[in-house]
Amino acid sequence: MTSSTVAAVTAAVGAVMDPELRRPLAELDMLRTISVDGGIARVEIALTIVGCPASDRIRADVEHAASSVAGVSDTEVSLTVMTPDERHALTDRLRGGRVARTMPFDADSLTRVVAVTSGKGGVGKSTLTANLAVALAQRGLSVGLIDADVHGFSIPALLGLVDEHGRAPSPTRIDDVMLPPVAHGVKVISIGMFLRREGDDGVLPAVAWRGPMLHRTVSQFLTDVHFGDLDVLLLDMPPGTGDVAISVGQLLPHAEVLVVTTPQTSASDVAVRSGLVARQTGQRVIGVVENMAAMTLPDGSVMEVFGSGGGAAVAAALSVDQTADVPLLASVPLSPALRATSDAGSPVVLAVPDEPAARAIAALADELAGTRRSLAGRSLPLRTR
Ligand SMILES: Nc1ncnc2c1ncn2[C@@H]1O[C@H](COP(=O)(O)OP(=O)(O)OP(=O)(O)O)[C@@H](O)[C@H]1O
Repeated sequence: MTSSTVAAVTAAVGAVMDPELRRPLAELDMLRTISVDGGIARVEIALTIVGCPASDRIRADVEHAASSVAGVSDTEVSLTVMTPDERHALTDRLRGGRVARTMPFDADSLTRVVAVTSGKGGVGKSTLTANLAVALAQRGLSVGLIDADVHGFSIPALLGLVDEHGRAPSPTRIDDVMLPPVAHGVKVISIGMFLRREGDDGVLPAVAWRGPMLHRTVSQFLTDVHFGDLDVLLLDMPPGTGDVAISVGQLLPHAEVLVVTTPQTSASDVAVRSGLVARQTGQRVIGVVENMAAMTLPDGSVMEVFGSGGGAAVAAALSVDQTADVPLLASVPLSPALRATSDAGSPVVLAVPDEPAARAIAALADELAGTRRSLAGRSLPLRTR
């Protein structure tokens, strides 16, 4: 067979994307010997680790790519594993020259970091964060989501990342690099991916950690998880102003903050406090989202289960003594569809995009995607001659 057929197979196979690393196999140095003999392509691929969970998918994609080359009638794929040195070179390349265990999301990073916080629990912060992440990914942005609500994690289930037993997938590890599972185009990491039940029907162990462990967990999510080049990193914060809020404030002082509240004043008072604490660490409150707002019933009447005005009140309180007002960015109505799709792990912005709650979240995503973060405090890539 001509060398041009081998070259064509090499190009086709090299362009296959690694489903976890989301880069072409050639770029990841995973191609080994490739030959074509009597119309049969023989392709050897070096996987990153033994038992790589993506191996079946890689094999199938490589087979398909090689078989689509003119002159190839059949493909035989053999899978080997990288040597420790090869793997080391790969993880170095993934870090893009960054020293191991350093945080890529510093003040000079091009990734916009947005922490979604609330004063009270149960106001719908995680539900909104999950849907906002998916809506931003739908808009073509590269999106990461850290479930920083370590004690009350819920993001894997909200994004449909759990199996019928409620198990979330474990992130693949390549040496000290963790690859985040991807749901609906969003790269996700959560403590729920590291906990294991005893048996299929067992209960997940509770996370009962104090501050230092919580700090270490959030810090590891930020340093050891390979998110790649992100446009936006969202953090689903635990409610209130506790240990994780303080840790995130220390680790990401340049982060922007979205404050979620309900229209109820008891929720809005405490939401103001969470915004003020974030601001004390240097973070900037970019807006308020009111959730569980008035819903319109089929007969046209409007039901305000949680009253009204909480979102505007929080925005007004957080605007006091500021050079620019903190806006009320969205008001998401109470929505049985949002509740049901969340329980089903199928984000409402995808499942029922015409639902008023989905439209409100989509508008919020448009607003965020269309605005840029403040350059204040960032060193700009300018040089004097
Ligand atoms: N707009 C809405 N309409 C109807 N139900 C909603 C809405 N927003 C959230 N919910 C439901 O409210 C409940 C609480 O939501 P969620 O878990 O997102 O709150 P949370 O603020 O993240 O809570 P916590 O921080 O305590 O984990 C969930 O059952 C969710 O499905």
